[in-house]
Amino acid sequence: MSHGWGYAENNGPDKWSDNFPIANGPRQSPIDIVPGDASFDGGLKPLKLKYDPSTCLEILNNGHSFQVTFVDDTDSSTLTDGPISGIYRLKQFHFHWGASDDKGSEHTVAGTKYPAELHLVHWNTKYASFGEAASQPDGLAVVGVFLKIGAENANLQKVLDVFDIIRAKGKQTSFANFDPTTLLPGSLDYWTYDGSLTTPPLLESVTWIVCKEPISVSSGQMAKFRSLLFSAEGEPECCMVDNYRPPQPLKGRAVRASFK
Ligand SMILES: COc1ccc(C)cc1NC(=O)Nc1ccc2c(c1)[B-](O)(O)OC2
Ligand SMILES: [Zn+2]
Repeated sequence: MSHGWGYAENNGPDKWSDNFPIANGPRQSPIDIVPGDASFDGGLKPLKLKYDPSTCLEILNNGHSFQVTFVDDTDSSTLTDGPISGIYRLKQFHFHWGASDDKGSEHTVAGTKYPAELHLVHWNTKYASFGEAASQPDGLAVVGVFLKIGAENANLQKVLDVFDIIRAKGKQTSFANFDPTTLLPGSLDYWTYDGSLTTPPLLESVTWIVCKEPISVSSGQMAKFRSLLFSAEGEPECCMVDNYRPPQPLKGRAVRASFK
């Protein structure tokens, strides 16, 4: 019985290519973003994010991260403009983080790791569903936001406050009326490049949109992230930490900047 993928020595990122050969593909994520190598593209539009808090549905621990899921059967919560064309619907957001404040983000900036990274996942409505979109080269658009140690983030705290209910893998609870806009930085300047999911099945279907400006998180709040478990109830407890994939080869891809 092959064990599921994870982030441990025996099932972590270095082993994923055993079951997901695309792990060595031409457009894998995350990457190290080198600002000096990114080319300013004046044709890139500002991001247009329109989120309706009433589409927020639930929060769950899926054993790899926790995710907040949204109702995506209408265009109530969407991403348009930016580097994409058409309408992409918000499906979920989740985070990646480290065992300590010196690591945790998936993308890095000139080698700098942030303690965590937020991913807001959207799918192209030219396809019938998230699942179909996820297998298409222009199927997904993910907005990445870095978290930097600083002041306590009151908006983020609303998410952390339900962690005791979803501590173990498989636990979920309703989570209503949350506005993900409150987790965005003041500036929506971004870098963009063609990439992939950063977790199996590592599908090469993501237009990555990584915000230059981080949002704040306190050290105490980061400790709360680390109180979650990879393990299910009744299993030996395994803290959910270091659930990030390291940067992957750029393989000739261009990284564009929406700002000078
Ligand atoms: C078992 O998981 C699946 C099964 C079937 C399908 C179609 C998709 C998935 N997974 C998936 O979407 N992950 C996923 C989706 C979006 C993002 C990431 C992971 B990330 O890179 O971490 O940030 C953006
Ligand atoms: Zn992610």
